[in-house]
Amino acid sequence: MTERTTGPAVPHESRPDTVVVVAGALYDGGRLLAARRSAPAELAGRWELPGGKLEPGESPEEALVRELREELGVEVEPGERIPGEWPLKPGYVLRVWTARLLAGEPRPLEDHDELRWLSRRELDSVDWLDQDRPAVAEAALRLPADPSGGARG
Ligand SMILES: Nc1nc2c([nH]c(=O)n2[C@H]2C[C@H](O)[C@@H](COP(=O)(O)OP(=O)(O)OP(=O)(O)O)O2)c(=O)[nH]1
Repeated sequence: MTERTTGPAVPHESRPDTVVVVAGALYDGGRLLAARRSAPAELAGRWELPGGKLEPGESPEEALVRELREELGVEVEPGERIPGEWPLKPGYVLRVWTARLLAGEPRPLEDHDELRWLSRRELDSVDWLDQDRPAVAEAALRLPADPSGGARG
């Protein structure tokens, strides 16, 4: 991990040294994939949208495909960016893309110890990281209608 210096409080979009964390809103029918972090200690047990840090030279979509392959063992196709950008901690922002599962069944291979597919009415059943809640709310707005009729209310 690199030690980062903090500068004056300017909007994060304009900070060239901001670390971008790219996460996926992965949908399966009317459900969204949630992942429970296993590390670091201060985040362990809390739920997030899976993803990770953008590496130099990578596009966000490339980073998302790489991260979900490493963390979940799946191949995904990135879709649209969910508008918005959410601060995670000083110098880090979260950006979210929708994603479609192309191959594989997600497994918690790295960084997570449990995965859950949540229908709209189950979204509040896990303890999301506070900083993820607005992103999850946006992702929920894009949940496809559940073909099984499971999403009531
Ligand atoms: N992936 C992800 N990280 C998040 C979310 N919310 C949140 O606060 N974080 C934090 C956790 C980490 O401090 C940082 C992302 O790091 P990471 O550990 O997932 O990324 P990475 O795979 O590239 O990291 P590394 O293990 O290679 O260092 O952002 C989220 O929704 N998704």
